[in-house]
Amino acid sequence: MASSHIILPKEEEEEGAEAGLGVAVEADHDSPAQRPFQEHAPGKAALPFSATCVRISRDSYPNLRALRNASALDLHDDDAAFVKLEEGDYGYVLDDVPHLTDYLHDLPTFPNPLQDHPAYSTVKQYFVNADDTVPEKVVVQKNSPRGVHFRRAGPRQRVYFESEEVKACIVTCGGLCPGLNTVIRELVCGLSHMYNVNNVFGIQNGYKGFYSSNYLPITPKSVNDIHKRGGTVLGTSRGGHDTKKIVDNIQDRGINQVYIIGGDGTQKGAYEIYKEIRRRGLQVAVAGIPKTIDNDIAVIDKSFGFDTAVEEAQRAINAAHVEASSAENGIGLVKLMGRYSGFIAMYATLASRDVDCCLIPESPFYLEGEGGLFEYIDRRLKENNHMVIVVAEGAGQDLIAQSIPAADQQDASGNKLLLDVGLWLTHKIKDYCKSKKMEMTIKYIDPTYMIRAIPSNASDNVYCTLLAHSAIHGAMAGYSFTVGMVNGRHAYIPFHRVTSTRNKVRITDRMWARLLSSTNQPSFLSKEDIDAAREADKAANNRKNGENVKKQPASLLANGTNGVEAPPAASAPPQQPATGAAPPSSSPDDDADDDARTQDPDNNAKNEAGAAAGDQDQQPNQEAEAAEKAHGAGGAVTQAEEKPTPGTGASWPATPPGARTPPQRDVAPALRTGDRNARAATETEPDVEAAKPGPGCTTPPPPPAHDSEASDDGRGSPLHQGKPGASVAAASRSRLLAFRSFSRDKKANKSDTAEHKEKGKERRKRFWK
Ligand SMILES: Nc1ncnc2c1ncn2[C@@H]1O[C@H](COP(=O)(O)OP(=O)(O)OP(=O)(O)O)[C@@H](O)[C@H]1O
Ligand SMILES: O=P(O)(O)OC[C@H]1O[C@](O)(CO)[C@@H](O)[C@@H]1O
Repeated sequence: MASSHIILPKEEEEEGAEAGLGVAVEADHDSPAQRPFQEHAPGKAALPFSATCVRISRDSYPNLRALRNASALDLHDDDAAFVKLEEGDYGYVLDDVPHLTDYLHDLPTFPNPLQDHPAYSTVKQYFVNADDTVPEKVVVQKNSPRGVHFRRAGPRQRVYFESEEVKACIVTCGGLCPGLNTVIRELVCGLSHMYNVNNVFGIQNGYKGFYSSNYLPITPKSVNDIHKRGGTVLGTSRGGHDTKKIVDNIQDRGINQVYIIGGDGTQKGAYEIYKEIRRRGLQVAVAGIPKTIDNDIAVIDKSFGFDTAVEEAQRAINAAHVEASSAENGIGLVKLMGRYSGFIAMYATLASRDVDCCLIPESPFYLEGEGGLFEYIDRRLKENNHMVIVVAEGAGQDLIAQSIPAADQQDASGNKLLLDVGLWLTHKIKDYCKSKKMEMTIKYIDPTYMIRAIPSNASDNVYCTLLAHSAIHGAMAGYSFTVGMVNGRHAYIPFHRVTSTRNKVRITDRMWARLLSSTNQPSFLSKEDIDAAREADKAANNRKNGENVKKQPASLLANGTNGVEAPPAASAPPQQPATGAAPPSSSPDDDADDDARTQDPDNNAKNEAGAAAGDQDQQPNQEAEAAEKAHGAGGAVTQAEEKPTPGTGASWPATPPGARTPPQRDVAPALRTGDRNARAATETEPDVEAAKPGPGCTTPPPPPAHDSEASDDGRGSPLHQGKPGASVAAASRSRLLAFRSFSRDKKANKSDTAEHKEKGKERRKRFWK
């Protein structure tokens, strides 16, 4: 059943109300429990879907009108299906992608605290609730001791603060990031132009500016041009967060809206301020606008400035490529930002196509031996005469620490200071080539601060504007929150949600698999990883099988399909690339034990935001989330994983004899290049039909184990040699699968203990409440 729809109104319905309007959003994402058209047109038959319905006036969309007319007049059934146009009681419906709720029927919804706010009337779900409003919101309090006038906020109350009573301030903290000035500008202009608020102050140089500097009055005029400049006109700093002093100053100066722009540290600080404000019962709204060039803030799809950073990184990569390709055995090495998360490096690599190897903190690597970086460099130089390496600043820190003993140093905020991986790697590569008597040239480029200091690009400018406006509307309505785009929708998120975890590249997800297949670099998994994975896999499968036998209803066991036993992992063959999508679980509780992410409120938060689950492919977070949801490790699964786990609510119908069998995907490119990642990526494209296992879903014989061919230094199998050939690809795949199920098993082991389960339950209860 489809659910994103465009409704073309019937002739008679179009006149009047719709006249002059291009597109009127009738209702946004919703759950099955809240069907907009049922509400709006009681008595009429309900639309047969949970819908995003957009009413479109005739004149604005002539092409759709043409479709509709064509359909109404003379389309045959087949053609009508092709254009996906249906006529219904409420007009013409253009069907497109299925909605998340078509798979997950039990998605809960939450009351919408701002449902009558004109800017947000289309959004149905929020993270924040009444607790996150400024206190006394519903109390009539005239002539209060502080001289502030409050009105009762009834159910239709849209704005909490009166324009003239608002005294807002803005602060920027942490490192620089493209877009800071745009957010400042849009906060000032938005407050003034949308709400006629003209009492706005800038706090200078971060948190400490609350108590150590004058507050600067800012006006739309004074910030008019600042978005064209990099950095922050207010100044920023690390350290200096003193909650008590900050709130004392907020209180003394009569500030009642605080806009705080900064990364995860800053948002933690904002949460402390918010808690103190609540403790003191102040009528002050605190709005966080998350900022980090590293894109490592949890829950949100993407942080502002990230796109700009990826784009600017291209210039450095390009330069590295030009230098490398103009020399004999030339190597270009580019260091990009990313303290704990390699998003910039990963996306810059994927965008560039000139990069041969990308190293990020989430994927440990090693230098020597089979499958190591040096071996890969040798090979690439032989093949191509030059290569480009991109390294995120947080990559390989453990390796550097082994060779350069350095005392742990921290910045003023307590963040660990990193050792320069770029410089270290440059020397290591030089030494290696020297020892091999190999002529080479290496050029190391560190564009990190150049990237951070530029103004935001067009798309980030728009994003900054939306974030700023979102923050203004929420604060004016009296809420305290962090703003952010979640699953493509602007959301208000409680502070603790974005600060309790950090967003990281998932190396078992499709995006990393895509990168590996794009660069063709080794995965740097060691033999120990694989051995451990095998052992864990064996244990996991034995345990699972035992449990399954206990839990399987007799009917399932009897039919021999869903109840099929999985062989232990050591001999477990990688399954044919039959699936890319797991069956949806019926309840969050059920999911949780299988998937650590669903146990984590931060990750659940995305679902809570209510999601158009469709095509979020480009979003770093979305990708990981979707893949993780679709299947723990992105789709290529072992038989053990493919079997529905009893008790999870996931039940796949057994395919009747003669029914469609899963299509065999084209794995030829992978086999040709010996690149397991190409296969993994190909196989992970979801195919709901193919996801249903049945009699047609058979298991090929297992590929031979390659451990015996492991090298002396323990660096694993022939996979590391990267030789083309089917056996290499098969072994690669086997290894990847083993590693994935190893990761999953680690999660499973975690969730095995009664205590952990209990904790999970508690957390879920709190979360769903
Ligand atoms: N746990 C915390 N509680 C209160 N304040 C904090 C906390 N962590 C950091 N801060 C404050 O937040 C500010 C910014 O923190 P930090 O330097 O870590 O940058 P950030 O916000 O994480 O941004 P970036 O992504 O650039 O590192 C500092 O003034 C710091 O004192
Ligand atoms: O040198 P600074 O200003 O402390 O900032 C460096 C850090 O800031 C960031 O740009 C953002 O956190 C990191 O990538 C980097 O490690």
